[in-house]
Amino acid sequence: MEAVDYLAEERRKAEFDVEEMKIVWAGSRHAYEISDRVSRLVASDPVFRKDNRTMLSRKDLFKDTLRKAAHAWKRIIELRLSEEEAKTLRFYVDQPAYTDLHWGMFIPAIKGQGTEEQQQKWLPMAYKMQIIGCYAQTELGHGSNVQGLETTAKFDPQTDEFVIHSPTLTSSKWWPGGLGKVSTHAVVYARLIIDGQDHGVHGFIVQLRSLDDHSPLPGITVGDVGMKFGSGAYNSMDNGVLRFDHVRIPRNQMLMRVSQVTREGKYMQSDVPRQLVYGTMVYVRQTIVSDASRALSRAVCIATRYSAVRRQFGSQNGGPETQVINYKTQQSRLFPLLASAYAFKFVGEWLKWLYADVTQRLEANDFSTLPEAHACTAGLKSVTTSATADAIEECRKLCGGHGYLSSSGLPELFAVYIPACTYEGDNIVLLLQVARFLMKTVSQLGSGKNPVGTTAYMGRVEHLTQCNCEVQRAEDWLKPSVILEAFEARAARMSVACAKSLSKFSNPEEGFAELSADLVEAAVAHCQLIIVSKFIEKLQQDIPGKGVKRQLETLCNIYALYLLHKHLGDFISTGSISPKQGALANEQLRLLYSQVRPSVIALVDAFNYTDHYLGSILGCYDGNVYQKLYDEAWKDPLNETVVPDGYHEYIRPILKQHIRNARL
Ligand SMILES: CCCCCCCCCC/C=C\CCCCC/C=C/C(=O)SCCNC(=O)CCNC(=O)[C@H](O)C(C)(C)COP(=O)(O)OP(=O)(O)OC[C@H]1O[C@@H](n2cnc3c(N)ncnc32)[C@H](O)[C@@H]1OP(=O)(O)O
Ligand SMILES: Cc1cc2nc3c(=O)[nH]c(=O)nc-3n(C[C@H](O)[C@H](O)[C@H](O)COP(=O)(O)OP(=O)(O)OC[C@H]3O[C@@H](n4cnc5c(N)ncnc54)[C@H](O)[C@@H]3O)c2cc1C
Repeated sequence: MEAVDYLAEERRKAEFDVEEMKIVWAGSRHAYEISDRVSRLVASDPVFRKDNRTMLSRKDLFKDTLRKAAHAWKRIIELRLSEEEAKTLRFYVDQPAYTDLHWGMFIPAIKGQGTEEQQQKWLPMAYKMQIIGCYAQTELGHGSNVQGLETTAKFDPQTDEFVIHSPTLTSSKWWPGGLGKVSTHAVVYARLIIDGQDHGVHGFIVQLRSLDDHSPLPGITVGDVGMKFGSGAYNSMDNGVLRFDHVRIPRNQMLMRVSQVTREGKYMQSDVPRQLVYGTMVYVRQTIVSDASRALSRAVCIATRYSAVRRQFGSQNGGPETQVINYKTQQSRLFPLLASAYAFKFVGEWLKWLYADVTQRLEANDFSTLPEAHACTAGLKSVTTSATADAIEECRKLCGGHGYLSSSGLPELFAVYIPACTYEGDNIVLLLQVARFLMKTVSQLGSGKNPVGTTAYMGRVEHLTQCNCEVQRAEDWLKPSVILEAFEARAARMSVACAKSLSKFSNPEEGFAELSADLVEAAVAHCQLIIVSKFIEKLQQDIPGKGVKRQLETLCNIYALYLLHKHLGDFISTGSISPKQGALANEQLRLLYSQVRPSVIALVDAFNYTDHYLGSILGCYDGNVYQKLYDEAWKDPLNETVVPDGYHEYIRPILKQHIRNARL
């Protein structure tokens, strides 16, 4: 059999309706149709070509990005694309650009923190891209500690203006995407100072560049922070540095939904909690969870297809060697990642719902669910991005040597993805926020206030800290109620143990710092419980299509039992399960790998990714890996000449010297 036939053969083995699974993956038939149409549109447009991206110099890459962003905008207008279609187009163009920050943070910041009047003034210009904005919060000296930002906005009652200033080197804005070379405006986070009194960090709309010739306005120093990790990758983005030298803006450019400054210089706070100043981050963290499932599914698609094509060892009587996907070690590394991609997809859908719900409530001045929305977005952003970053690297290793080639698509995907563990909040810092939320929840148990939402299980803490797992045989691990209870017991016991240890400290903040590593583990356990429970909830829905639900059940079980196996120490040390039950879970996991094996190629086909989007020879749909690798090698600039440039200067003299020495 030729390499090109391997995937066709695999596709014949699928035990479910792939077309129906595509709809489940996309979220709805409507979303599927948009995704399918827009992905083809992008793939067939030569401007969106990206196969040469890692070879470009920084300047050329940046210009290519500007060209793509302008072309995308032109197509959005010409084709009158809806917001959903435009976002899908951005996704398939697959090149980080200033537009991400304009649409993804600048506009949401004005929508979330601006008054009606401010929204009416700024949003129409932003929607038409007559102004381009970024989100300038982080500084050279402070990122995680937002309250530690140093940029100042002093109110000048004489002129009814704020004076924006960078008082120190460390107060220079540093990192904002789109700032370096493109943005005309920014939402700048600065300390509000009125009459010498510091009112903390607030957002201000500041114009940075002239709308006529793009030069920086007086008092503004702005540029790019320089090359980042990897070739291609996030270097298409102009992450910037910015300093202010007493730049004046009108008073009405402070975002005033949360608090206001009057003409007389009086500081007033609305009823809305001050944490709404952080609202844009909550919004973006929510989108990052869905992005994790996309990046992960892309890496998994590449590694799965290649693992079915690649053969090593095991030839019998001159027959074909074994497909590496049939090695149990390959399966135990790859299939949990496939299951994780589906798990993150469904928890991302749920988080989107949660975010829509909290937004609606905020509009009606109901702030009760904000702490949970913050904890869920922070925790799930952290857990899914860390897992995805690790998984992309694992997929590279699963592809052996060829995974290290740029043309596998995996090195660039890794390089572009890993900052997600840092931006929008360092993952550890965010998990500590979840831990604070959990400790608060535990401390309120028994006060008559029943925990709700994702912490509702804590309401059964007495049962969960005492219950015994009922598993006696491997197949008992297939019961959703058994899985859920084990995850709930682990999470509840870890949180309660932390709370007990904390209570021994006279100074709670000192205790929190001392126990922070354990607290992070408790937060991870809680977040993993959310992901598992949302997968199980998804399976309670009516899911049409032959065999579709069954495959998803298998994937859900794989995901849960893989986590259980990986964190066996937690489950056993908390007494949530016994060592014997841990061994039975592993036995069941092996059976599940065999069960899902015939369908794995179809399960990655269900992502419906074009070859253009995948950008990987190893992951191409037809599986013609070897021919394409061979052809691609000859396209490398080094192969433009047979004898390399530099031969006469640097190789020949050494060879000659060697010959001379040999003669001596
Ligand atoms: C052309 C076609 C169209 C194209 C369309 C394109 C669309 C593309 C879409 C793409 C979208 C985005 C692209 C992503 C690119 C990423 C770019 C990256 C951007 C950034 O990184 S921006 C900077 C992000 N920075 C951070 O995340 C900083 C992290 N730090 C913090 O968030 C906080 O400082 C903190 C939470 C760590 C601590 O804050 P602090 O004030 O000290 O608070 P505490 O004292 O700990 O807590 C006080 C109480 O407040 C609660 N809290 C904290 N944060 C929040 C929050 N966000 N919401 C609600 N509540 C919050 C906290 O829990 C405490 O509560 P308590 O008092 O205990 O009850
Ligand atoms: C590619 C990229 C794009 C970005 N885009 C933007 C943007 O558009 N706009 C913007 O404003 N910012 C942006 N940022 C900045 C980003 O949000 C910050 O880098 C991020 O929030 C982390 O903050 P930091 O750099 O201060 O890390 P630090 O907080 O300095 O982290 C360093 C280390 O200290 C640890 N640490 C810090 N605090 C604690 C603590 N309390 N307890 C335990 N450990 C701790 C962290 O875990 C980490 O290991 C971007 C960053 C990157 C990399």
